[in-house]
Amino acid sequence: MDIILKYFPNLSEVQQQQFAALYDLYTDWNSKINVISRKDITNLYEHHVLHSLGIAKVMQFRPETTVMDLGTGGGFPGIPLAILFPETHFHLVDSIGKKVKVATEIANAIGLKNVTTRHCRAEEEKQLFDFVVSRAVMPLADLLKIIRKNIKKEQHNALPNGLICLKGGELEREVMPVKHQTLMYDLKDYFEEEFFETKKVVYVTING
Ligand SMILES: C[S@@+](CC[C@H](N)C(=O)[O-])C[C@H]1O[C@@H](n2cnc3c(N)ncnc32)[C@H](O)[C@@H]1O
Repeated sequence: MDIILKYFPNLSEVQQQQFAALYDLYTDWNSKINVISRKDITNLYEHHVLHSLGIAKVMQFRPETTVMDLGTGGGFPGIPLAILFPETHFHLVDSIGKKVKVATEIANAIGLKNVTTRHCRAEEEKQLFDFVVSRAVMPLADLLKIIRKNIKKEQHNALPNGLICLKGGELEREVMPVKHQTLMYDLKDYFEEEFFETKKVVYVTING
C-alpha cells in the first residue's frame, strides 16, 4: 500500500481506505477463484495495482468520461483506475463469468459507484466509450479490430479518444498499428522498481 502513496501522494482518505482494502479482498477471492498468479499475491500492490495505475501517468480522465476495461479478469486495470478516478465511469468486461464475479464483488465491497461489470465477449459489447483500457489480453492489432466500434466520435478529454493498454517486453514482436497515431510510454520513467523496467503504456488514438 505504501508504494501507491509513494507515487500517488494526494489520495483522499476514502481512496486510501479503498486501496488498503484490496489486499484482504484479493487474497480471499483469489484463494477461491484464480484471478492473479497465487505466488504473486504478495506483490499485489506493485505488480497489479500500481501497474494498472501506470495508465494514470499518461492519461488524466476528466469527470464524466466513460472507459471500458476489455478482459478485466479480476478487475485490472479497471478497479485501481476506478478508485483513482471516482468521477469517471468504468465498464469491466470479461468472457469468463467467475472472473467477472470477483471484479463485481470487490468493486461492491469497497463501495465503488462508478463501476459496472458485464460477462460477455468484448465482440458482443456494443456500448460506446471515450476510451478502452486493457492489460494482458491480446495483441494490439486484435484489440483494435474489436474496439473500433466502441469508441465515441465526440471528444471529451484533453487527449483524443482511443485505446490505452499496458504491455510488457513482448511488444517488440507485435504488429504496430499504421493507420493510427500510436504513442508509447516507458513505465520505468515513472516508477523506479525493477518490475517496470520493460513495462509500457501504449496509447492509440481513434477518431481523433
Ligand atoms: C491474462 S487475463 C488478464 C486479466 C486482467 N486484465 C489482468 O491484467 O489481470 C486475460 C483475460 O482476458 C479475457 N478475454 C480474452 N479475450 C476476451 C474477449 N474477446 N472478450 C472479453 N474478455 C476476453 C480472458 O477471459 C481473461 O480473463
